[in-house]
Amino acid sequence: MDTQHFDYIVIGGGSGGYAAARTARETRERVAIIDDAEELGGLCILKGCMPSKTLIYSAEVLHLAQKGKVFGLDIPKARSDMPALHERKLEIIKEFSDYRQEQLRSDRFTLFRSRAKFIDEGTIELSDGTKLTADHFMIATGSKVAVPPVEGLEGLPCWTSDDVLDLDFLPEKVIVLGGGIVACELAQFLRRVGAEVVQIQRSPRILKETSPEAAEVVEKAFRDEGIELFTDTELQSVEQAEGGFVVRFKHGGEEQLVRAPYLLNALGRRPATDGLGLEEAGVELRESGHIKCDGMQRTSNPKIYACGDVAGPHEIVHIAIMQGETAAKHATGRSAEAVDYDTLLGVVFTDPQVANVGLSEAELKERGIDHLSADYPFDDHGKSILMEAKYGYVKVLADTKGVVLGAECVGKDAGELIHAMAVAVSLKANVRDLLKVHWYHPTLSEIWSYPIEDIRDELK
Ligand SMILES: Cc1cc2nc3c(=O)[nH]c(=O)nc-3n(C[C@H](O)[C@H](O)[C@H](O)COP(=O)(O)OP(=O)(O)OC[C@H]3O[C@@H](n4cnc5c(N)ncnc54)[C@H](O)[C@@H]3O)c2cc1C
Ligand SMILES: NC(=O)c1ccc[n+]([C@@H]2O[C@H](COP(=O)([O-])OP(=O)(O)OC[C@H]3O[C@@H](n4cnc5c(N)ncnc54)[C@H](O)[C@@H]3O)[C@@H](O)[C@H]2O)c1
Repeated sequence: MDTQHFDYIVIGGGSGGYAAARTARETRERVAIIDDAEELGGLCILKGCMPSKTLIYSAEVLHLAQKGKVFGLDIPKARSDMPALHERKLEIIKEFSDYRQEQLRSDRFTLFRSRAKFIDEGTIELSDGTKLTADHFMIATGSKVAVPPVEGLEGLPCWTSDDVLDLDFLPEKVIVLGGGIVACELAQFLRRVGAEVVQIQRSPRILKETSPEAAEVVEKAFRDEGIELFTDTELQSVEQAEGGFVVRFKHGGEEQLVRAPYLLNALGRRPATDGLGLEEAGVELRESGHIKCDGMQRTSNPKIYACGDVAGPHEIVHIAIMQGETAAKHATGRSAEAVDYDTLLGVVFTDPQVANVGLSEAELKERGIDHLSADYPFDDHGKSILMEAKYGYVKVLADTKGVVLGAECVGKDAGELIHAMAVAVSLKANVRDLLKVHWYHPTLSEIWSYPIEDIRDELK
């Protein structure tokens, strides 16, 4: 069989891989994409960001409707209609995935529907034995659900996020293992559509990547909504039993046992590197299992790059895209900038949402950076009071000259609100400049002006 040569080959047509392919195609003619998925489109569109946020938004509307009385409304029987919710999700996702598939199948690229593996430092072999070579390669194979070493978990027919995002019925009770972003977003979704939810988290706080103050607000909201949340636990075993699943864990020095017909494993994801022939390709891994990359996303083999979940260090879709663009520009000889993680933006779509940008207070302390900080609660802010959105706060962190280094927002629509501070952090704005902004009244956004003023007042 002949070997085919390309300018650029991408393995994985998800968000990162497509961004790399499209960027390489701007200046190169022969660009190939290899993807073995039954359905093309990648995690974000098919089983990640878009389906989860579609369902979470419906659950938020339902939650508000159920609180109708608080707003002076008489909405007698607001409840979920799971088949309809599922149908709406399918329709919305189909639109996004049809568009992405059209892009991948366009004659701008050569698309191979196959599994890919490296057989040496510059050759890929497809499942049918076809061999492909290229000037440069991109590995963008994403991540897979992890099965950590919990007794009984391996091979257990429990749910993953894929199953929850495809539910067309209302489960009566679900045990959610984990307290990361997936666990929290989906636990609240399940609770809001009407399921009984028990959530079990190992660390003392859920969302351990965020500040303890932020996690505390979300924990309170979860308990207020009726999620039975256990933190600081030690999972001992999981098993299938009559009528569902049994989970045993230690909590507060005592053995606990919970039972439910459904169990969700949300204990994390791992980079999808299995069977890629990375050793043959001379591509090294970090201890975390992610592919080791430099700032240009180049691996230990200079012809091969990696981006997205398989590369880390953050499994966030816009990071996958930025990394893919940087890598493809670098490979095709254009100027490229390394992704700046000091201005990182992250959003957790619980309600209240948790949003962070730039350096956190813990990171500033760790780096020994002198800083000023000020915060303001939503329960003392006009617009949030009238919206009954009183959980949470905003917090701004600035250096001693007033340059904004980071911000945190926990509250309704925090994922939208944080973008004002994302601009400030990325453009290195000073709080004095930010006070020249027209902060409209009454909006949620104007809440930022209070901590900004406080920091300005502290400046010498
Ligand atoms: C439930 C959930 C919700 C999420 N919500 C958000 C959110 O709200 N916001 C956010 O920013 N991020 C979110 N994420 C994370 C986000 O979806 C990922 O970070 C992002 O989609 C990763 O993109 P990627 O290009 O790295 O990988 P993917 O999109 O997973 O693409 C990898 C592709 O590689 C293919 N592939 C793998 N191995 C091979 C091989 N050997 N040969 C050929 N093809 C192969 C796969 O078929 C797949 O199409 C969420 C994740 C989950 C699980
Ligand atoms: N809104 C968003 O941007 C969004 C939404 C969903 C997912 N994501 C991304 O997807 C990635 C995966 O998210 P995730 O929530 O699946 O993973 P995660 O790694 O964030 O969370 C896994 C959780 O499982 C717990 N855990 C792991 N092993 C355990 C054990 N043996 N016993 C008890 N607890 C254990 C961890 O303590 C952690 O709380 C994240 O990195 C995130 O960035 C992003």
